[in-house]
Amino acid sequence: MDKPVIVALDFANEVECIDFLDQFPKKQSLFLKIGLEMFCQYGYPFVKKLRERGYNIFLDLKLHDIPNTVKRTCQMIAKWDVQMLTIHASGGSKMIKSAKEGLAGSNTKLLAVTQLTSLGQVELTNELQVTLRSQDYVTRLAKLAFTNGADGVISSALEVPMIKEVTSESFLCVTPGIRPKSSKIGDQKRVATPNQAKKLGSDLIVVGRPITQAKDKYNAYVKIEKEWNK
Ligand SMILES: O=C(O)c1cc(=O)[nH]c(=O)n1[C@@H]1O[C@H](COP(=O)(O)O)[C@@H](O)[C@H]1O
Repeated sequence: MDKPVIVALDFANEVECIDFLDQFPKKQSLFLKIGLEMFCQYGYPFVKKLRERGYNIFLDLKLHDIPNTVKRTCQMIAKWDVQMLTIHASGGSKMIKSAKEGLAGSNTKLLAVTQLTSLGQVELTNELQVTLRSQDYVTRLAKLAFTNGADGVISSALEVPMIKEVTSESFLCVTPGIRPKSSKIGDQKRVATPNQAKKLGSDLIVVGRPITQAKDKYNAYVKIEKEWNK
């Protein structure tokens, strides 16, 4: 079976977003990522609306707070019937465990963001003063997420083989920073094409602007989906 391409719904408002979704055939099953931009404007009613339309939802809130706050927030989100939720792995072992506890009883997969794909080695070393090599930092955070109960991580596709090696083959690697050959890289740093992501073993890819800012958005989606599943 074909693996879905998760589309990042990073739109200025709901009208633009619904207009985008209406460009797809009615029966098209879609896996959609609701991020901070849309969630801050429309909150849970928007999530509910898209679930009722039958879409799978990846709720990308990148939670990063003290364990108690994260647990209580996850307890709320557990009732929303979303497929995936993000936290930051750098919140630490207790926060990761608390998030998982908060989601208990739901089918929501917990994914921990390792190093944002918009950060390269230069930012890691000079700004965050992390002395590790980027790939070691990513695998370290992935291990932390794995040992504390997360279902998977968010990383660049470039790190997937190393992450699977230190965790498990079944530990989910969801990879944004996807750029087909002709696309603009924008603010991303650690990027891969859909085909590279496939070869590197990504479980799911997340694509935003190469689809949402394309002239023919549906066609851009179809092309990426074909390359990803080829
Ligand atoms: O958690 C994420 O989804 C995420 C993590 C990360 O490290 N990098 C990253 O780009 N993302 C998200 O993935 C999407 C990528 O969008 P494009 O760069 O437009 O394809 C955005 O919605 C980001 O918020």
